[in-house]
Amino acid sequence: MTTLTLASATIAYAGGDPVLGDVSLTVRPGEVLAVTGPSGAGKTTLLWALAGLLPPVSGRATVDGTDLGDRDHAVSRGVVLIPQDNGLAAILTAAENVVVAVIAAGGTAAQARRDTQAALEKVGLSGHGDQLIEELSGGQQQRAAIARGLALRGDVVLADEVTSELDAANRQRVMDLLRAEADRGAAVVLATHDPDAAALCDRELHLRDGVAQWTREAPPGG
Ligand SMILES: Nc1ncnc2c1ncn2[C@@H]1O[C@H](COP(=O)(O)OP(=O)(O)OP(=O)(O)O)[C@@H](O)[C@H]1O
Repeated sequence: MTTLTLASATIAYAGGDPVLGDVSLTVRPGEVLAVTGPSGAGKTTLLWALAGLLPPVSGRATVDGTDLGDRDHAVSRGVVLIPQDNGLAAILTAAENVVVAVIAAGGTAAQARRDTQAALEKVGLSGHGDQLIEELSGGQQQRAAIARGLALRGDVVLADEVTSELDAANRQRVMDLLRAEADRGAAVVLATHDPDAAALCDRELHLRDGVAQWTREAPPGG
């Protein structure tokens, strides 16, 4: 069970103006948080800060109260990122992409094979594990990236626009899978343009013009 926090964080790329200023946010185990906002508002940037890829230029990013540190530290704390561009190796098959990630995270080969099969099945790709990524459709590639993220069993799951190329049935399937991640105790953050996907989340943080605003907050005590 892991809690990620940004406290009065200003987030910028090296040498650039701040993309987001004074963001405060706590992502708790068991919840699915939506990050919304127009294109370029900073959704990916916020997820990168939560992933340890972009340290705040002021304020703090913490994991269970200690500094989040760099990406390696975040990975060691179970912070999984499913990136917007899917980040899959095109020269590997869908299954190989998942297996490699599980083994890199410390899993045995047998465990990696088992977890890969289960994850591909969850996203509806069990018949496509042996296909190269470049042989898959955009939506299938997106689901392969989700399978890889699920197989890592993160304590925090940061999902960047993971439903953008999916039909309605697969979008619902993925939203159910993210909910299941939260139900097993993960803290889940979904960056999305899709109001229907955001509506299925517990809370919504909307980004616009460098400012983060809650449009739906947890009930008091929630
Ligand atoms: N690597 C980078 N270096 C410098 N600036 C960047 C970098 N990546 C993004 N930006 C800038 O940060 C701002 C926010 O971009 P970001 O990708 O976070 O937006 P977004 O809300 O995720 O957009 P979209 O919905 O189009 O994916 C934009 O002005 C963008 O140009």
